[in-house]
Amino acid sequence: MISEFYKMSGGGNDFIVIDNTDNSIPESKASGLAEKLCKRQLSVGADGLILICSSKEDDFKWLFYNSDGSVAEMCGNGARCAARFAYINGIAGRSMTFETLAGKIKAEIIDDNSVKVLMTPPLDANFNYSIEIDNKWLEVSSVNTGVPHVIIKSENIADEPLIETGRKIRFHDKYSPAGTNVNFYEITDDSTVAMRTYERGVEGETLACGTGAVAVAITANACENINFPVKIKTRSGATLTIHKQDNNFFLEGEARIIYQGVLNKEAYDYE
Ligand SMILES: N[C@H](CCC[C@H](N)C(=O)O)C(=O)O
Repeated sequence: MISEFYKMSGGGNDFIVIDNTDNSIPESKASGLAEKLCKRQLSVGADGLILICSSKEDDFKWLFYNSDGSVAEMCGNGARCAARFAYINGIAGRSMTFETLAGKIKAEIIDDNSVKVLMTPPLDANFNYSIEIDNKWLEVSSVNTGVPHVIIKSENIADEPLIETGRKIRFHDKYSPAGTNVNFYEITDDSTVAMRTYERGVEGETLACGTGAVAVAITANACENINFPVKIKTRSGATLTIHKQDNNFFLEGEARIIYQGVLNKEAYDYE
């Protein structure tokens, strides 16, 4: 069914990227394929699968799947990787637009180390409210930056029980049925924060989250006067930069090609 793929990393969030402009992977098979290929140890392993498909209106359309096979409307780190993939494979020029379920995304190849993405307008921002977790009240904020995010300020993100608390918020009634991603952030200085993310659809911690970084930057600016451009230190130690121009938010950062590979049938044909 398929053979060649790229393994890419956007700040530690890793993806399998496949040129599907020939439609060799039917959309009906994509979710199951994502689940199989993203399994670490049993297959290639990744946080998500990105299929680059042809588009009548834009340079391309993408289909994005989390590692559990669920579809996500948008992925900031994945968008940078998709843009770099499209550019080096002649599918798009240095400036491009592509279709996602969250809307049209503009991306620009800055240089070999950096891609800049114009994010979709943030929606449903709600700052400093409380939710009940295990009979205790927790102060949170939330905003949709292409996908839903809850954001929590922490004095020390390393000490946060991210998986335990993240999972409870991800499945909290307030955010059902779609659920949400959960981010903890810690202020480093007046324009730098460090963050950790529990990601919906990965159902665990990822080493970076692009839409989460934008959600954290918007919240830290609104609630803590953190200045744009906001520098975000990811769990992997990479830096993502969030720019604000008028009411537009841009996510800038690396989109690394780890390796190119050829899939053996056993990469997805296993129990
Ligand atoms: N797991 C997310 C989608 C990917 C977001 C993240 N990887 C990013 O870089 O924005 C969700 O289902 O909402």
